[in-house]
Amino acid sequence: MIELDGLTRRYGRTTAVDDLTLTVRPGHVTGFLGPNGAGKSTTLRMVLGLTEPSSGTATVGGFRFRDLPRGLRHVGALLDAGDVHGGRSARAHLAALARSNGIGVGRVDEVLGRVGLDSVADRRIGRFSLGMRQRLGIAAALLGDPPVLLFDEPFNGLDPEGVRWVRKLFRRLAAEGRTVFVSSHLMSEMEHCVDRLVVIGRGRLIAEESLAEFAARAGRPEVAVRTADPASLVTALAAEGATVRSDPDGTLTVTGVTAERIGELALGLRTPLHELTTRTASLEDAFMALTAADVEYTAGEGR
Ligand SMILES: Nc1ncnc2c1ncn2[C@@H]1O[C@H](COP(=O)(O)OP(=O)(O)OP(=O)(O)O)[C@@H](O)[C@H]1O
Repeated sequence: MIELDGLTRRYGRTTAVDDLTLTVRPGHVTGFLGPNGAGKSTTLRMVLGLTEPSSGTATVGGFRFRDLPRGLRHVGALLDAGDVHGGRSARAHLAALARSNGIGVGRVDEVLGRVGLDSVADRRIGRFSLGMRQRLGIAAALLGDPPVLLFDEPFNGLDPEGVRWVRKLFRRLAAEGRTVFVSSHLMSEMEHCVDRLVVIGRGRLIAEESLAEFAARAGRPEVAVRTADPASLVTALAAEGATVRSDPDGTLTVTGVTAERIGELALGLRTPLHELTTRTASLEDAFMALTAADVEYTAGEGR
């Protein structure tokens, strides 16, 4: 479990993280979302004791990270996959980390296998692709078999197969009862693997809820209908209390009744339907709407 209490970090006149209070629970993959510059990395760095809070606290299992001896056994993290010694092999890199954290070197081959790098274990990291470096960073995070895992933008540079593999791994780690906290600025990366969300903007908490609760923000579904006799259908829909918008191409956009009910009404009128499509706003749309006021730079404003 990760607990933030009034966590704040200022850089001069910028408040990067502003009074964050929240709990990240075990057994879930929690997405940590916010636009660029929202304060995600600064928050994760404070959890790991790499950046000092201006005020407030960040604890893991009730302790500040720096008070935990052999930190890798308590928290595993991938912050910057490029931050490794390119001259070493993957195996040597992990073995050095294991030794300095009092972890048996036998774990090295286990985690190399878990992330699929066993066949390149003795190759120099300098020759790894970005995707291989991400996998190596994940292996390092898993080395101490920790109950809490932090990943900062773990999908960066991964191909679609890699993205799918990472999502599955995160779900498995959560199913093992671990706390998995994953930052991203893209909702599309998160919606297939998280079950909880923490959303921040300009350092402040905007939402902390389940994915289902977040999805409810996407608003009521709309049904697009095209029919041979729109006028009669509009009258029937109005009588049902539906809201109908008529587009110039003749499509009706209906809210307040289901597609099934619209089909029944059309059958009652004996009018053929040419289209009947339910549309829900995407989670990406809901995320953009939620964070619109907190985006640092907006394209197309001519500034
Ligand atoms: N060391 C620093 N010195 C000065 N300002 C900083 C420092 N680190 C972060 N900031 C500022 O704090 C704010 C939050 O940055 P942070 O990197 O935590 O955001 P982020 O949500 O991780 O963004 P991104 O998605 O772009 O990585 C930004 O305005 C950034 O410029």
